[in-house]
Amino acid sequence: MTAILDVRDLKIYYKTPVGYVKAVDGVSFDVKEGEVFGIAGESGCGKSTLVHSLILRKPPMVHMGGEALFKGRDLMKLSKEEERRIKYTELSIIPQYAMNALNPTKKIKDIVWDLAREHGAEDRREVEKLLRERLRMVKLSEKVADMYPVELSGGMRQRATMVVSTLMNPDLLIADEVTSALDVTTQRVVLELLHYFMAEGIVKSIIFVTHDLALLDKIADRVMILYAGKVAEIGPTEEIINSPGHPYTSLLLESLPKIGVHYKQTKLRGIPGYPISLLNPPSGCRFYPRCPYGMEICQHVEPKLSAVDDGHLVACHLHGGESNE
Ligand SMILES: Nc1ncnc2c1ncn2[C@@H]1O[C@H](COP(=O)(O)OP(=O)(O)OP(=O)(O)O)[C@@H](O)[C@H]1O
Repeated sequence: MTAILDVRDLKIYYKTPVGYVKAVDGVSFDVKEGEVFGIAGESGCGKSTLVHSLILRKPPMVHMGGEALFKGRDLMKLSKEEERRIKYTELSIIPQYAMNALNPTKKIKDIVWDLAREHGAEDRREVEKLLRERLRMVKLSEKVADMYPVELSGGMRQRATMVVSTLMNPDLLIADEVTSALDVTTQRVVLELLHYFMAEGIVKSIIFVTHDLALLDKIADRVMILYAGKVAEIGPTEEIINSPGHPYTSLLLESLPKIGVHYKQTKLRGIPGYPISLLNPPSGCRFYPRCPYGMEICQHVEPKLSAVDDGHLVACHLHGGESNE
């Protein structure tokens, strides 16, 4: 499968009065055409920074190095005009707070027309026809087109936002924590819709960002686990879930609630300790202070991503001990 996005050694920092926060610090991965690529990790590991940097970098976010080739073009080198042009049409994002993402002062059809016109559409009737078609596709009434976002329930607004984000058939759709504020039933609907957008060829590939590994089991073909701005592990979802290679992934999986377990009697295990500060990260493995298997080498030498199986890469000295230095 060809890669639609090829990210190499990407570094995205935040400039603050006390120094740079190294939120994304040398991250490499690719997203293939036709796949759902999951990105997971605890709050603060850099998931949102990573995906937002692909679409729109604004201060205090700074690109410090590396590239992100999207269909051959480096997203880090696009002009503001090129950035504006590819957004929605080639690369689109459903933001974290999708329910509140739509302009409350405009009807859905006006929001969509503004966007379409900005991208060169001339025939308002055609755009509205497509909008009504897509609303029906996601099981919303066509009348939603004539409504203001505030007139819609949370779940309806979520779906309307998904329609707006995908109206121009972007090749790559980024879904950033789109399910985190939703109840289980609405979560399922959102996942079904994303599958549907792929099956109908409306989008070619999806990056699905979540802190919930259990959700990735339902949607992602491959998963990347981030820890403190670095890749801990990448591989096929089934392998990551069933035979994780990185101690952090194992602990993340253990911290998930399991069906049939009574949590008043059995304590749900969280990951001990806290993520390190990204202002002054230590040399060596960033997970070392919380790792139950920490060794001498982990304190000083940063582990390099190395293959433990076909397409399954882990950055941990327990697997090989190769280093970046
Ligand atoms: N504007 C900012 N200025 C400085 N630091 C920031 C800024 N935004 C985020 N950060 C820091 O960058 C790091 C990565 O944050 P980011 O929001 O990307 O993580 P995340 O994994 O998406 O977390 P969440 O799931 O809570 O959104 C964190 O340490 C965060 O405190």
